[in-house]
Amino acid sequence: MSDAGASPLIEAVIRAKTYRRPDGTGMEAVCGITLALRRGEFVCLIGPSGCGKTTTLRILAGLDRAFEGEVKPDPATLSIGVAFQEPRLLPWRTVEENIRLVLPKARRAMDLAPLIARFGLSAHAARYPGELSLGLARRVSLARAMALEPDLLVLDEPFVSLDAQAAAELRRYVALAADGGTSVLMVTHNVREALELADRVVMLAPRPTHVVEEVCLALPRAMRDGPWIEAERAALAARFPLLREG
Ligand SMILES: Nc1ncnc2c1ncn2[C@@H]1O[C@H](COP(=O)(O)OP(=O)(O)OP(=O)(O)O)[C@@H](O)[C@H]1O
Repeated sequence: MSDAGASPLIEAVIRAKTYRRPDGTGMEAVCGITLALRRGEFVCLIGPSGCGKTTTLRILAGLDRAFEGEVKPDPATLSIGVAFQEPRLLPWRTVEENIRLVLPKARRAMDLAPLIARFGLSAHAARYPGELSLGLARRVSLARAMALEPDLLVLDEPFVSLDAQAAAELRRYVALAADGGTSVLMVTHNVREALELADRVVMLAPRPTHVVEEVCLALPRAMRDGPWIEAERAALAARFPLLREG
């Protein structure tokens, strides 16, 4: 659960982020985001397609430093696990080897069986990425990020392109990671999945993006059912017409 009142794990002020187009002109992606994550908090960034969600996430994770503003503390001083849409597994390494490779040297020889079992991967540990479905590969990518015992887990559209069953399964594992106390920052354009998982959703405007509103979801994750999610979604859609298709 979130640790209200405590100092944030990480906070970012992004005054501006401008990409350079091939013709040399600037394209402003972000024009004013202030975002703080508390320890143990699950925050979802929701916004329309192309608004600047991934850009914001990459800045918070310390993967992009070319912006106006600051992130405190420096992301390099935190342990941050990242799982991208594309699982980015080494095809010539087994599932277990892919997970082991990200560990710092001192922990490289640790027994990974408990982690692999926790993420339902025991039967797949010796398989190669090419033998896995996209849902399983994303789960390996999530387990790999969690192997770092991160302060912050960063997820970019983890459920996109999965069928409903695979997406629901992966959502359970993301909830499992969050229930263990890891802070999570997840980007999505899917309002329902944000409402199923997050303690707080941050609504973003179309590009160049800024924060439109933050919505706290007090009901514990385990108590959220279909009707509750649908009622919250309808209420949000009424206030944010751009999200209606989500
Ligand atoms: N490296 C880059 N160079 C130039 N433009 C970029 C770059 N990365 C992103 N953009 C542009 O910046 C804008 C914001 O991109 P970003 O990926 O952050 O949006 P998003 O909200 O995550 O998009 P989506 O909903 O499609 O995942 C988009 O118009 C995108 O085309």
